[in-house]
Amino acid sequence: MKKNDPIDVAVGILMKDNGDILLAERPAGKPYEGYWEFPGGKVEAGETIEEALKREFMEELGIAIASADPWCGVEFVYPHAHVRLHFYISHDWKGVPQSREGQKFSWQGSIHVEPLLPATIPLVKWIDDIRYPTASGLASQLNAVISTQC
Ligand SMILES: Nc1nc2c([nH]c(=O)n2[C@@H]2O[C@H](COP(=O)(O)OP(=O)(O)OP(=O)(O)O)[C@@H](O)[C@H]2O)c(=O)[nH]1
Repeated sequence: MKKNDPIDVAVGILMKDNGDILLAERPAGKPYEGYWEFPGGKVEAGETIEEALKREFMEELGIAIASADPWCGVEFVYPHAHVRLHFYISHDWKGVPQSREGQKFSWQGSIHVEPLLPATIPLVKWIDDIRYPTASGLASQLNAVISTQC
């Protein structure tokens, strides 16, 4: 892999029947510590994105994802990394989130945690269009998002 190649990241949005979704605060020691994100992590060599998603949820939260559907892809360049985020939505998992890395979690209807990771901000608006279809419609995207696919 070349230095500036994007890093693939598997990201999961757990959605309850009432529409609440799970966010996590990035733990101390990671870039953007204290920012809120959807749980997930980097895809390792030889793994599919879905395998990475399941591994990260088990490692970080003790959650077993039974099934998840691919949703949006977002590519974003941070000072520390060029990432390609693969967002999945899951309605089907086992377990209750445990803080295995000292991180905080929050189930949210309307999102009241902040700050959010910059690349994740537009996703919150897009997921509201799914959760609350009468809400404000498709949101504008950040200029810094260089490509998206939903
Ligand atoms: N999990 C997650 N990562 C995100 C989101 N949005 C976003 O920009 N990212 C970026 O994706 C990358 C994920 O890397 P990470 O460091 O959390 O992954 P990891 O758990 O494998 O970390 P590790 O290298 O310490 O094992 C970070 O650069 C992070 O800034 C999001 O909503 N969820």
